[in-house]
Amino acid sequence: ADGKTVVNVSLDPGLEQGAIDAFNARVAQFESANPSIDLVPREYKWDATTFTTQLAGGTLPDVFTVPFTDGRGLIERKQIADISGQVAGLPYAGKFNKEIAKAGSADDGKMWAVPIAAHGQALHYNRTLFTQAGLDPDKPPTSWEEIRSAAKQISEKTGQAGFAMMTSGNTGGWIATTLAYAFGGRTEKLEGDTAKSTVDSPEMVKALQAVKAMRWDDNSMGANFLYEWGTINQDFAAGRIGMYVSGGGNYGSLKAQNAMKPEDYGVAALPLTGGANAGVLGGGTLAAVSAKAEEPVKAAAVKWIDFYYLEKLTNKDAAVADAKTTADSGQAVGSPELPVFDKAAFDERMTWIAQYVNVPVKQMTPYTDKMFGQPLVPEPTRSTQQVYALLDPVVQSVLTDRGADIGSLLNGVRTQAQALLDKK
Ligand SMILES: OC[C@H]1O[C@H](O[C@H]2O[C@H](CO)[C@@H](O)[C@H](O)[C@H]2O)[C@H](O)[C@@H](O)[C@@H]1O
Repeated sequence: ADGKTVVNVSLDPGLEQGAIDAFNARVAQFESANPSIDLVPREYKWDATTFTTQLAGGTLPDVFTVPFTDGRGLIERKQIADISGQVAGLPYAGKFNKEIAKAGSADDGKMWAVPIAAHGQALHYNRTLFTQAGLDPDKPPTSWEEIRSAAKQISEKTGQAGFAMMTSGNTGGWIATTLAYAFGGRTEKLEGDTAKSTVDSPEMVKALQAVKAMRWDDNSMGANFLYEWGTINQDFAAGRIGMYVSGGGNYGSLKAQNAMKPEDYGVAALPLTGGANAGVLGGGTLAAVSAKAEEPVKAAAVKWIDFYYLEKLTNKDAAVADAKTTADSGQAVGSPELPVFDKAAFDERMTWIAQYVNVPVKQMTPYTDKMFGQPLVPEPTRSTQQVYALLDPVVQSVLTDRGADIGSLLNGVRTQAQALLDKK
């Protein structure tokens, strides 16, 4: 268009008008600072069930996001553009948290996909349902026994699901893995170059037994057993779910996509049990550029990644511009994400944007008071999403079949998971 470099950029689907306005305002600010670039927003959200087809069909936007789990594979197979040259020129290129940087880097350390967000898993809860059930919303559960009893009380007193769980599009595996970590287990054991699947660990069994007890002994998990990330957010924001597990920074999406009422919202640290090995599963998001992108598009795409996702984390003027635009559109500023750089940069940014923070900060303290003290453990590294996919039907069986034999289901998954791990 008019000799401009056209770049398709990702816009989350199903946004509230305020969130669309905030995005469009940032696009206009970018285009005014970069008159030779024309940004074209395209609705896109990474989804395990559609991503592979979009990638193979070449239908992804020029700039798109993927979870940390997908970065290394996409780089190894050269299915995303090598933007490492442009990324190396960014002022903060060498400052990423080393562990987080690995998710988007090739074996030689060159960064092809840029970490833009990180999270630890957390327990989201509906304060209004807690109150209606006679529970104290300022004292959310701190153990799995308390989650179970709160879930039972919520479902008995309010008729809503006390505790709900994602089960489809790999999210069942993601959350099952989160619970296994919280119970002290892991789903893979790395030994040098080889990996052993431990999806059937005693801790995974215990975690799924806890879920089974809520479902079948207490009937406290509602009636929808086919949730994924977007639909569980939707039902939670609509007041149909008392508690669920997902990334700690979710409030921003809940507000932008599901018009979450701030007064309903609470988030707490995920209870850990099972001793020293228990951990909080951590993950995050990478921004990548289509392998089809020509050099000028690649250069413009990295400028957008810098402007929209990252500059605001390290540069005061950019942080303020982003926070002001977002807050002016009625969208969330200050959701508890984890740093992609270091804690000092994170804390400094919070001071820059303090006047724009509009999330219910006090209601988040059961999580924020603990989020830097909990042991954060990265997601499994080998065939991660494929193993999650294998676990989905196990979680679904636990929730739909009273007689589901957790041990034997997991044993079957271990054999298939091991075959995947052996391929690498
Ligand atoms: O589909 C399961 C996958 O989802 C994760 O990402 C999603 O949750 C994040 C935390 O709430 C959120 O920030 C992101 O936008 C969502 O797409 C996760 O990172 C994946 O590894 C996981 O398998």
